[in-house]
Amino acid sequence: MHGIGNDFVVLDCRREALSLDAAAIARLGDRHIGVGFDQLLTIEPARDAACAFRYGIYNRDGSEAGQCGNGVRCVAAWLRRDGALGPGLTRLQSPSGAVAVEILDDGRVRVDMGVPAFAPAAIPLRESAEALRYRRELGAVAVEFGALSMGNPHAVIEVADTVTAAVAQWGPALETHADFPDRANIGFAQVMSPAQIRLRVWERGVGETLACGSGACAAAVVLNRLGRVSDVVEVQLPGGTLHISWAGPGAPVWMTGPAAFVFDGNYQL
Ligand SMILES: N[C@@H](CCC[C@H](N)C(=O)O)C(=O)O
Repeated sequence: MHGIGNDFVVLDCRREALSLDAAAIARLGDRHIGVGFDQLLTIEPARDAACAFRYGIYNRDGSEAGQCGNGVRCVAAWLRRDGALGPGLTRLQSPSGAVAVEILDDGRVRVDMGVPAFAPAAIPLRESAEALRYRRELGAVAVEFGALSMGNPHAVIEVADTVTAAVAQWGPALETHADFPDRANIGFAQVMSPAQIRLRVWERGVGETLACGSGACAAAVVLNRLGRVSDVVEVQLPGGTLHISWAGPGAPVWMTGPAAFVFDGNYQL
């Protein structure tokens, strides 16, 4: 499946539990010797009684992630195709807590992605106090960024132009910076207008992807707090567009976007 080009292998583990180690996940995710994906998603019975199902998220390098915005839309579409998701909002359990999903009449999926966390310890970012912008030296360059957790760690750098942004240089350098002890996803955001952002994301455990749903939420929130964009924004990523709305601190972030099936198959482990 894919969500605006952020692609997934989705494993239905509702009836049969499956445990794959990091090496097996990385092999399956290899585009040459496996199937290939940005993230592997597993759909499992919920462990939280308030949720209908749980989903697991694994990056192409085998590492586990706490949230995946494009992925949760695909999980919802999968459950709907299977007849397991009714109308209205349904709570699903992600590795970082509950989210709520709803399939709209036009087939897009609306998701309550939860309340963003800004405390450095929650991100986690080694920093003595919370701020709207942080600064780190990456070699000879000083880079300023906003940081938050959307259930997974994000840094967002505002750039003048996403086309010329140093995604492949600053992305891995900040992802693996010692002050992000769990690494981080790095967004490069260009404000087009108060209602429109262009965004490229260097994803933790993957590299640059065509889209990152939690990254779109993170960019909208960081730029909103800086007074650069309004509460409702269109985020244009290389693979397509997401609509994000956020009413401010303490409120959840809502994301709306598509989810697409590519093929069904069996894989011999
Ligand atoms: N593509 C995702 C995010 C996937 C996880 C991320 N790489 C991490 O390690 O936190 C999205 O759409 O949000």
